[in-house]
Amino acid sequence: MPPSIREAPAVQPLNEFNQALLAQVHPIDWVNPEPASLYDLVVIGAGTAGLVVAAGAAGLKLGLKIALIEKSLMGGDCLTLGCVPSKCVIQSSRVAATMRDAAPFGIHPPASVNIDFAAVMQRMRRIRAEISHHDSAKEFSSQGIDVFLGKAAFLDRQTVDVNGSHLRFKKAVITTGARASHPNIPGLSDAGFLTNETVFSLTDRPARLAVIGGGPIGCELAQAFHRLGSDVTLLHKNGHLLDREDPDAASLVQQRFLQEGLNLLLDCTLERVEKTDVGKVIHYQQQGKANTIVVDEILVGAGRSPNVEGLNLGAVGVKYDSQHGVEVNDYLQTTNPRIFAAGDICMQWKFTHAADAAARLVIKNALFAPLGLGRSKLSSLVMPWVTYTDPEIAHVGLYEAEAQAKGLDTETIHIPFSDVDRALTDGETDGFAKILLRRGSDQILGATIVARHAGEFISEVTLAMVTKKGLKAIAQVIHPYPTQAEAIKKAADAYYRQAFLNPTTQFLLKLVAKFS
Ligand SMILES: Cc1cc2nc3c(=O)[nH]c(=O)nc-3n(C[C@H](O)[C@H](O)[C@H](O)COP(=O)(O)OP(=O)(O)OC[C@H]3O[C@@H](n4cnc5c(N)ncnc54)[C@H](O)[C@@H]3O)c2cc1C
Ligand SMILES: NC(=O)c1ccc[n+]([C@@H]2O[C@H](COP(=O)([O-])OP(=O)(O)OC[C@H]3O[C@@H](n4cnc5c(N)ncnc54)[C@H](O)[C@@H]3O)[C@@H](O)[C@H]2O)c1
Repeated sequence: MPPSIREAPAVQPLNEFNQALLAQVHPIDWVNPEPASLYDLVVIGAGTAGLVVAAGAAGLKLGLKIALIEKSLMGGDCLTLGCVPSKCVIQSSRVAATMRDAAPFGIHPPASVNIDFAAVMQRMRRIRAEISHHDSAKEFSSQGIDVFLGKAAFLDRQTVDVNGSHLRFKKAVITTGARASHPNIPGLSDAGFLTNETVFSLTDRPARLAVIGGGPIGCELAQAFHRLGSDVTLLHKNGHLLDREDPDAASLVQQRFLQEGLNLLLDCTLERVEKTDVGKVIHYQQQGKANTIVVDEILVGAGRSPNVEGLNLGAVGVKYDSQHGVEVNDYLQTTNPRIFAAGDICMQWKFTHAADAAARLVIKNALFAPLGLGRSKLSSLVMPWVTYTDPEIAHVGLYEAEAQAKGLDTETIHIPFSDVDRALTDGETDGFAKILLRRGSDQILGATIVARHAGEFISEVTLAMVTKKGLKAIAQVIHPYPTQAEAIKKAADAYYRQAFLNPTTQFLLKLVAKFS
């Protein structure tokens, strides 16, 4: 197939690392296979969800015929435009911040920390290229999967078209993901703006950067760019950042942003943008007052739009809308029972691990549930997530407000990191572990951890929830001293003391001790 009829790869500059990446995930000399006469499964979109469906089904070695179609870069957002590049840039920014904030540790940093932005981005491109072999076209092909590079669309209820090749299927899976929503702000398109699709192609640091949107993308990247030396203004339409998170957690991160000198414009409405000789001028309203800021670049992180266009979903009876994506039931089945969906195209949980977990359900529900027997539900998953600001916010299960709205009687155990020895030795006391329990029991309903590496220890709580163990079980687990994960153990100990040490048990213990 001539490369010209594939979607243009989004990565720039075309240096050695990006060429190495493309050679893996969009090889220019790739020749699509001759389609099989009938596929058990045709998977549209080779991001996390699509890769996991295809590899999982092929890995069973049952001789299933599987086709995987990708219009752009295999690996999807996570590898090239999302998790991997953002976490690389965030890590460089943490190093810069650690150097700048070294004085309290007795280490005196130089008068100015010299940040080589181009080298930061080059490191990211190198690591991204190093990781890319996991998602490569050759690798998936070697697993017996027919890999097609090209844009897919349904032709009819049995057939998918990829640039003229017709793939007949028994079952199909839509895993086409989502892209950055473009806010409808007059002048923004003409002035030009970055999204996650273009920001990782920068080679020069924007001196003045406006970030639109105070969700995970906006917050992670605003802090990172600020630490890397951009003068960042974060514009958010609501009253505080990360407004879907636990309010105490979000407020702690917001305080840190203010301490670090990020310019936060909250409760603000963007009116228009114009490009002038001095930069891009953003006109906004805040508390009824009109104001402007002038910046060199604008980064938009204002939510996601599902990739539903051009798939011809109407022709195959798959309901969708352009805001929420493909409609699925709890078994990830679309309104056409032979077509399933997974990942950002259909789910509220827009995370790589959520796409992965949903893909595993699709394999089971689409291929191994005759007459619908033995299917698994998306709603049965316990889904954690982490926002990689510094400190990080890690969460699993219910928030306090959600539990209240469900009418549950709850109590919260709160351990500040100022009580955790390792957080003190590390100088990382800004944070807490909050565990939400059903009142009168040790059943964990949810947890939020705010800490520099909160994401590294939320899984202990998730494990307890998945295996239906309560805080009592965690109280029995010996946690090495000193670790920050001891915060969880301290929460368990606090529960134990509160639940078991009452005047009666104390009296009985005293008695037992007397005769021991
Ligand atoms: C900046 C950023 C940072 C992120 N950080 C994290 C993080 O730290 N942790 C985390 O868990 N999540 C993170 N995410 C979210 C994560 O990237 C997504 O949830 C995940 O990639 C979703 O996977 P998916 O397979 O559903 O979709 P995608 O990764 O979007 O893959 C869909 C694929 O389908 C292809 N496609 C679309 N239409 C067609 C078509 N018609 N024919 C053929 N192919 C098609 C696309 O080209 C794409 O490759 C981040 C996202 C962004 C933007
Ligand atoms: N660490 C992670 O797991 C991670 C990191 C990044 C992204 N993601 C995923 O990607 C998805 C998208 O992230 P996101 O941050 O773009 O979306 P989001 O919807 O979570 O947050 C965007 C925020 O921008 C605000 N906003 C929208 N339009 C605005 C405007 N015109 N002016 C000012 N503010 C505006 C919204 O009110 C919202 O709070 C998330 O759902 C998340 O699941 C995950």
